[in-house]
Amino acid sequence: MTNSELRVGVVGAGAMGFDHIKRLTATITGAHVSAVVEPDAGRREAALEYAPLAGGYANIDEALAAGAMDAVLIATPGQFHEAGLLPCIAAGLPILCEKPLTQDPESSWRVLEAEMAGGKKLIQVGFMRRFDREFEALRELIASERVGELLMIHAVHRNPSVPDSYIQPMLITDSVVHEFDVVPWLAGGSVASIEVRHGRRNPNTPDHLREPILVLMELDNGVLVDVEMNVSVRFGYQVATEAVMADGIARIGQPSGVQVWQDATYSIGEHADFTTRFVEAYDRQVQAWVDGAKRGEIAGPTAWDGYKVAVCCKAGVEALETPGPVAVELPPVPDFYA
Ligand SMILES: NC(=O)c1ccc[n+]([C@@H]2O[C@H](COP(=O)([O-])OP(=O)(O)OC[C@H]3O[C@@H](n4cnc5c(N)ncnc54)[C@H](O)[C@@H]3O)[C@@H](O)[C@H]2O)c1
Ligand SMILES: O[C@H]1[C@H](O)[C@@H](O)[C@H](O)[C@@H](O)[C@H]1O
Repeated sequence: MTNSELRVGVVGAGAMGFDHIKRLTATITGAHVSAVVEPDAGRREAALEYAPLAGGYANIDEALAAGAMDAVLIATPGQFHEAGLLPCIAAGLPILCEKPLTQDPESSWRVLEAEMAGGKKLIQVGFMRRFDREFEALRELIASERVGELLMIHAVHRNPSVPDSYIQPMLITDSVVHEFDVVPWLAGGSVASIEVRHGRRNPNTPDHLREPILVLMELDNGVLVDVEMNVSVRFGYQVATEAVMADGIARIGQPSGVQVWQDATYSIGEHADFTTRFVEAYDRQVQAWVDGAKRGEIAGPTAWDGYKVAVCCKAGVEALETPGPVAVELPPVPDFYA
C-alpha cells in the first residue's frame, strides 16, 4: 500500500462484491479495499479475509461516519442501489455502481438530480461489456465504416441456468439490461422502441419462467437489432454479437478456448459463466474507474447512461406483456451530461 492509493469501500459482499474485493486486492493497482459494508456478518467476515487493510461495517452510514473511504463500489442487489448511492453522492465520493443504476426510471432520475445538485459527475455504472476488448474492437470497426454502414445487429445472450429467485421481468432488468447499454454504444444511436416475442418455451425452463424470448429493438438511426435472451441453455455461457454492415459481416463472442480433435470430432472450449467470459472486462472496468477517480473523471458509462437503460428496462418489461413495439421516450439530455 502507498499513501496515494485510493481507499475503496465495497458495499455488498455477495457474489459480485466478493469478486470485486478479490480483484481490488490482487489485480488492481493504485487502490485497496478499506471498507467492507455488508449486513450479513458471515459474508462480511469471509470477505475481510481477502481485504487485509479493510474495516468491516454493517451499513454505509457507519463506513461514511468512520471516514474510511475515498471511493465506493456498490455491489448490492439493484433494489438497494438508490439507498447506497444517495449518501455517497452527498459525501462527494466517486462511485462504481454495479448494473443497473437503479430499478426504475423514477429512482434513477432522483440519483441524477442528486448528482447534478452536487455539481460534479461521480457515478460510473458497471456495464462492463464496454471494457471487453472484442466489444471495443467491434465498436471501432463499426465507427470506421471500413466494412460499410451498419445495418443490423444480431445478438445472443445465453445463460446456462438461473436461480429460483430469477423471475420473468429479470429477463429484461437483470439480463437484457446489458444489451440496452452496449447496443446503442456500438451502433451510435438510441433505442426508439422495444418488442418482445415469445416462441416455443424451452422444456428445460424453470416452471415460473417463459423463455427464450426474442427482443427486437429499433434504434433512432434506423438500425434494427434482435437479441435472443435465453437462460436455460445448459451448455455454458455465451454472449455473441454479429454486426451486419453494407460490405460485410463482423462477429464477436465466438468460443475461443482449447481446441480438441478426438474420436473424429472437433471441439472448442466454451465459458461456463460470466465470471470467466468477462473477467478481463471486469478487471479493466475497475482499473479504469480507479484511475479515473484519482483524476476526478468518469471513465465509463455515466449516470445518464444508467438512466437511459432504466427507461429501456421499463419499456422492455411492458413489452413482455404487450403485443407489438413499445416506444422508448427519453427526456432531453440535461446540459450536465451533454
Ligand atoms: N456486471 C455483471 O455481469 C454482473 C453479474 C452479477 C451481478 N451483477 C450485479 O451486481 C449486484 C450484486 O449482485 P450479486 O449477484 O452479487 O448479489 P448477491 O445477492 O450475491 O449479493 C448482494 C449482497 O449485498 C448485500 N446487501 C444487501 N443489502 C445491502 C445493503 N443495504 N448494504 C450492504 N450490503 C447489502 C447482501 O447481504 C449480499 O451479501 C447487482 O446489482 C447485480 O445486478 C452484475
Ligand atoms: O446478473 C447476471 C449478469 O448481469 C450477467 O452478465 C448476465 O449475462 C446475466 O444474464 C445476469 O443474470
